[in-house]
Amino acid sequence: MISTSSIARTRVIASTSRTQIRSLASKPITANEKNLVPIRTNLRGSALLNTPRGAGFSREERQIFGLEGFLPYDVHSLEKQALRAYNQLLKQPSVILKHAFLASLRDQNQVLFYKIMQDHLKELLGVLYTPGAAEAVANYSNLFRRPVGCYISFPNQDSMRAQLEGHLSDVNRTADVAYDSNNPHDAIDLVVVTDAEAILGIGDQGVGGITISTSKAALYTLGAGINPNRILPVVLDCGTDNHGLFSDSLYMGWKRTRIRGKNYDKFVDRFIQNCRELFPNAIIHFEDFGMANAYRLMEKYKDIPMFNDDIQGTGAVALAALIAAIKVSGARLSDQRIVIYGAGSAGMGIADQIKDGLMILEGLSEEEASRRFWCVDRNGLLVESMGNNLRHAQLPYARPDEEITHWEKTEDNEGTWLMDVVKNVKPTVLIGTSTHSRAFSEELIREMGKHVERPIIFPMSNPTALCEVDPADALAWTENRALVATGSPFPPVQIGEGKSYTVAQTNNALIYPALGLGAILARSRTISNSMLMAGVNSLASLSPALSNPEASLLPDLADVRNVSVDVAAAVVRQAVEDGNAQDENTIKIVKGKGPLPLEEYIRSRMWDSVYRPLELVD
Ligand SMILES: NC(=O)c1ccc[n+]([C@@H]2O[C@H](COP(=O)([O-])OP(=O)(O)OC[C@H]3O[C@@H](n4cnc5c(N)ncnc54)[C@H](O)[C@@H]3O)[C@@H](O)[C@H]2O)c1
Ligand SMILES: O=C(O)C[C@H](O)C(=O)O
Ligand SMILES: [Mn+2]
Repeated sequence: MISTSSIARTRVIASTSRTQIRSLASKPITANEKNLVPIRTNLRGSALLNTPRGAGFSREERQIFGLEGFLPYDVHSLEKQALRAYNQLLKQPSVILKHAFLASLRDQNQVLFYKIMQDHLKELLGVLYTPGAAEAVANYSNLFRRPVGCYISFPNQDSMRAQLEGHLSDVNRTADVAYDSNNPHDAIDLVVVTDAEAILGIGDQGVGGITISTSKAALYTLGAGINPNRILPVVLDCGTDNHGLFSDSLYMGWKRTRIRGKNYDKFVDRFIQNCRELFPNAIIHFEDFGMANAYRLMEKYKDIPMFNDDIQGTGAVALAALIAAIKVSGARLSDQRIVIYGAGSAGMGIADQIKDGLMILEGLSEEEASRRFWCVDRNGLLVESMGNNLRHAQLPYARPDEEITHWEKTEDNEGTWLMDVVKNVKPTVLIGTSTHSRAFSEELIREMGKHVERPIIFPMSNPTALCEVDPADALAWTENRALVATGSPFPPVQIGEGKSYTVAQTNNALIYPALGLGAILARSRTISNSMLMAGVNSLASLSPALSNPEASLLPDLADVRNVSVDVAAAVVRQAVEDGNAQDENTIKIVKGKGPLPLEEYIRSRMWDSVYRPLELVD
């Protein structure tokens, strides 16, 4: 039985810790202190099971919060709970059921979910994130159990503000809001939003796109320690042009064709303006928008703290891998002839980022830098005579038609196809962002390998089934000379007696969590190109291939949290140097006037999967 005096005691603790909580906003805390800051709650009994820790509630908590009759007797440590949950997970027979299990676990016990993810990160990333997320998105309405995140639907837009406010107060109610926040409008650090028109390489997925937002959100927590309760994953349901979804009677989204044009723009703008007002400190991550909207919106909102992950995050991770690859091959960036297959958001984002690299790192003019690229899309090589058929983002890379008039062509003459481009350009770098499964044939790769000692081959399309070439094949067809990196995870490739090649996962997940964390900590006004480039250089400098040419071009995604400390530090420093940072505390630390070195401060701000003490309040 709980005595009134112990309740009184907890109330006393509550009032002291309120003062502590306030002071934390301006005073950095250590990682351990952070985990001891109590969660304050007025819930009791079964209602508290929504701040769940199951068998992890301590004896004392069970007494204080009236939980004894709701739980089996034994108290289990988080480690023991994690073992049980992991054993249950292993019993799930398919990736999609494993994904569903993880999603339910996240709903039931957030700390436990992050604990088992962190403990088995390498194995489970492929379930929660790419490629597992693709199946979960595509089967969303059939697998649905309960809603997660925020669904903003076009026909309900008149109450959009109230809907978002509802999420804000919901965050506050869970009582696991930031340990350093007293301002209700400071409850959200990050909005991850998709309109689901171009999910991974699987196209328009309507309302199921929420799962890409929730998966990307989870990676922010796992990869950069952003408090999961301070992230709002959103799907903007603008209808869908996926007819398979229309004919599915269980489809849960808005059943009509996609809204486009002015109505779409107004809808998105309403959303962004509401976010800016209700979550003024939040950065906004755009994910898996169709290419035309993705570029337009990126340009339109460039003066707020936002970025497009498919364009900028992907460009950044690809450039980091390329910088590492050319260090191994001993060449310069400006010596590269780069062929990009699939000139969409990711392909053009990569071209733009490498172009920035050529200009900033090697002093090329924009014109000179643009000439290093040959981009091939559905209609073949992008050439100037394609005129209005070229998308705005593709224009700088269109080749002069004269260039190809003397080319030897083996394929049909209607366009200029990848094989002829490879034969005539003799590329040193071949990047795949086409969604065209196994497009890089044996003949193509062998042709490339004839002209370059270390062919750099990045088949980056996701999920796994859409990858342009299996890394094992790319290595076999180049007598193991290729430097390979993929978007989805692949196992190491045997390249001889007792030797294996680790294929770097060149996925934006290696950089976007830290980019976001850096921007949040700096409270950056925008997310600038120079911040991206700082992140790229930092990530490239962590490449295992720099010290061992046979090692992976990029750090293992399973090490993302350590990687994120360095990358976020580089991003923060750049934001301060550019005068873009607004957080006084972070600025002081960067200038060496704070109580902690920047890297330590960043670690101290990362959310960990531990049970924080519970504290009863009225
Ligand atoms: N590794 C990563 O971090 C990462 C990041 C973003 C996107 N991607 C992947 O890149 C792929 C493309 O994504 P996106 O967002 O750029 O999509 P997108 O639709 O904007 O671009 C795809 C482009 O490929 C072209 N294309 C399709 N089929 C083709 C074919 N047979 N031949 C030539 N071109 C063809 C399309 O016309 C389009 O321009 C997806 O598979 C996605 O998963 C990977
Ligand atoms: O989601 C991923 O795995 C990376 C990327 O954003 C994609 O769209 O493929
Ligand atoms: Mn994406």
